[in-house]
Amino acid sequence: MDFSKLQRAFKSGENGTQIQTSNLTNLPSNILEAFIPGYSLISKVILDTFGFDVGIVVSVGLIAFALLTSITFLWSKASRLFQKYCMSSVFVDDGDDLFDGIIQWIAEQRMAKVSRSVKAVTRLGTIYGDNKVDESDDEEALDANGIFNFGKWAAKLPPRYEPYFGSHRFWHAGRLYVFDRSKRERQPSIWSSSRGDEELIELKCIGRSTKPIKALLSYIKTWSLEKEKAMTVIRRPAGKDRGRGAGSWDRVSSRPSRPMDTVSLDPDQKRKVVEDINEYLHPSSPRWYATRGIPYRRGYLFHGPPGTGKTSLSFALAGIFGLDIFCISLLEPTLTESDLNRLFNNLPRRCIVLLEDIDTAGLLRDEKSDKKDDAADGDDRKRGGSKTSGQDFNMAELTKAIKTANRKDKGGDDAKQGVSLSGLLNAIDGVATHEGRVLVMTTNRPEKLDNALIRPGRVDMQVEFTLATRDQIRDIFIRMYSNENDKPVKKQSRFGITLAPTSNGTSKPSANGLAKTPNTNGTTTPKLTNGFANGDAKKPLTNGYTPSHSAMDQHLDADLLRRLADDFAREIPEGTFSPAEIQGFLLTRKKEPLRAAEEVQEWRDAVVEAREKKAKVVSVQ
Ligand SMILES: Nc1ncnc2c1ncn2[C@@H]1O[C@H](COP(=O)(O)OP(=O)(O)OP(=O)(O)O)[C@@H](O)[C@H]1O
Repeated sequence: MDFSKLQRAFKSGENGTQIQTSNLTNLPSNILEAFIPGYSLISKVILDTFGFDVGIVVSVGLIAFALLTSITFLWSKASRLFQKYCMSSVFVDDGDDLFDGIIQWIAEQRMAKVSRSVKAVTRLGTIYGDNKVDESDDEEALDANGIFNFGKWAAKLPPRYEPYFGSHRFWHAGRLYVFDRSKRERQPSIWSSSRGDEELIELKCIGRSTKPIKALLSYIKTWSLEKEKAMTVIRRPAGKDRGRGAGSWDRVSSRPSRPMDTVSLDPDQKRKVVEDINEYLHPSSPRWYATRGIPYRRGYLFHGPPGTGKTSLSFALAGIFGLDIFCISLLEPTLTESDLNRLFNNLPRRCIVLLEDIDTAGLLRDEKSDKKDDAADGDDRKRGGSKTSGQDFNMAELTKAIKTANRKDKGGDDAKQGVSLSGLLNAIDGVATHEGRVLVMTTNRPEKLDNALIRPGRVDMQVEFTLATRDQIRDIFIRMYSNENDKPVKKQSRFGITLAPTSNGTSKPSANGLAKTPNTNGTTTPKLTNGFANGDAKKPLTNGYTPSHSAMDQHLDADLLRRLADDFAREIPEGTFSPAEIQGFLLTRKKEPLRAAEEVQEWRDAVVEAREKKAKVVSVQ
């Protein structure tokens, strides 16, 4: 802009010669010259050629622009004041569980559907996501030879459309809301110095109370829970580079809840665990524990050989009680004791914390735990037992040496990474530790665990998992080939537990789907009866099938399937194979029960022979 010209224009305006002659739509040409260099010349040429004074148009344009700018300014000022004094808002940041729920809910609202500016999100990370594909599309994803093509299948996944950054208005229950999505720089906190962007949602409504927004949020929460009713959400510690800092949890995935009847275990054992957890989670239990001065915590140790169902049972329990699973790996090299404490403190009111393979966690031995162990060893010696063998001690020393070397590699002695036994014990039952969680620790070698870790109060119930029994083998076979499993999961049967009949002979479902009987502590315990698939498969059946077959997809009626399962189970010695091994064998004959029954002897012998030779490869798969 030519300021000297503008100055001249104003000067001429000041001495009253030109301004007096202009009206509002005809600004002095030297003012316009200041804004548009060469204006006088151009306007003169247009005037001479067409006889049209372009000054009027330009002046009107400039005035309109000025008006628009001031209206916009006033509008934004007024709306800011209106928002400040007449609107309420609630903020939700992307670290919160509600964030995803709100985005998903908003994406299904009309506003997101009709909006002309939306964000498309493709969720290929989860096969159970909210992007449902029509089942008929499954067939289309196969090529002429019946080979599945993931690219073809994935192309059918519709993206989810959600509102992008900015303000969006929507109506809900007769009220107008504003959804505001923005990004801001994350401020470094005491937990984390890393910066980065975080997303923020602001929900606003007219009025000086946040009540309607809170009601909307609880509506959205119920909506999300309802949607995920049959899903188990899995969480892991958030990476430190995520910006939210150590001690926060990330939602890794959600998967359909594992029905309890898909875990083959001694029915009594299974029932005891379910009853115990149900008793513990009962709403009146916290008060019961508090009045007796007992910390409101419950721990379980699932031990047994690999592939016997420890993790599976943990997931099935999460499914029954509608709890999220929080998995912590103590082998994570960057995990420190203070991270672990924060993770335990950041747990929700009810959840399952899963510490897998606790024996291989390679807990650091620190002075404190060494002293504790020495004392415990002393106690054991006094009692005539020997808790730690020389070999274990050497292993621990070795682990310590390796961890120390690792720490040195990562930047010095004071890196303080790794978790010691005392650090773990502090996290499990420290003063500040969160109450209400169900802690499940799994191990293949319970004898390696420190007594301090599994003492009552830390581990309240131990569940032993064994290599497959005959009932389990039969059960796994039936489950693999039963057509029942292909039907959609029924609400109650997903628990694998049938309700106990009430006095009038009917099954009365309670709020949590379990029938209750009063118990000693004044709370109520569910009375459970098992409804496992093998419940009636115990009577010996005679072989009545014709083993000649070639076709895939052999569908057998229930009676024949049971007889076949019985014969199959007879071929496998009890306590020799893990359920995972049997499942693995059956999976390679997933639609051919007759072939499985025919080939089981050959497979069994091959596995036994390979074991004798300590070979890892089995000739028959
Ligand atoms: N008791 C069981 N009932 C049904 N399925 C089982 C059982 N045990 C193992 N499986 C199957 O074997 C696989 C491995 O099971 P899982 O991970 O639960 O074993 P685990 O005992 O936790 O093993 P690890 O000690 O190696 O972690 C799963 O696919 C599961 O379905």
